Amino acid sequence: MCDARHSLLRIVARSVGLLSVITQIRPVGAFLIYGWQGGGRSVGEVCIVTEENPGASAIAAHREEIDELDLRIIELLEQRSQISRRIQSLRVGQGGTRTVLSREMTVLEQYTARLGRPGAAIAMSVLEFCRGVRPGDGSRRSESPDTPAVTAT
Ligand SMILES: O=C(O)C(=O)C[C@]1(C(=O)O)C=C[C@@H](O)C=C1
Repeated sequence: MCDARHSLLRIVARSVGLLSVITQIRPVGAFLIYGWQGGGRSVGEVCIVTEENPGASAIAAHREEIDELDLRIIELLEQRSQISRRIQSLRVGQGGTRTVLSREMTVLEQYTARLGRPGAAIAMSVLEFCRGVRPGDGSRRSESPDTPAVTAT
């Protein structure tokens, strides 16, 4: 009887392994319900316990992809901001304005053409992040206080 139980457990273990390979499920456990029927033959039923949401691992993998993309976007924004500030400093150094509305319109159009309405909001945020000042309000994010914030024409 002990032998029969062990061989049944082995079959169950194999079945669970096989099932998980075939169906890509991740068993977190398996119940074995078994008994005996006439002639000493065992009958068994396997109840496989899987993750609550079998798609959870796929979602986690895609989230990793998104995290990597977000990191790249953040790095690009930092890079863009550095270049933008360099341009602004050069312009201010030449007696010009810190911001140039016509150029901002061109940037805005590029985002909108490609991304539609949400593109406009993204462009505005990108510009705000890069210029450090909002046209008209003179506020600044991190520029030195002795540099006047000049609104473009
Ligand atoms: O292209 C410029 O002239 C910039 O100063 C860069 C930039 C930008 O970040 O895109 C920033 C401020 C200006 O108002 C316009 C555009």
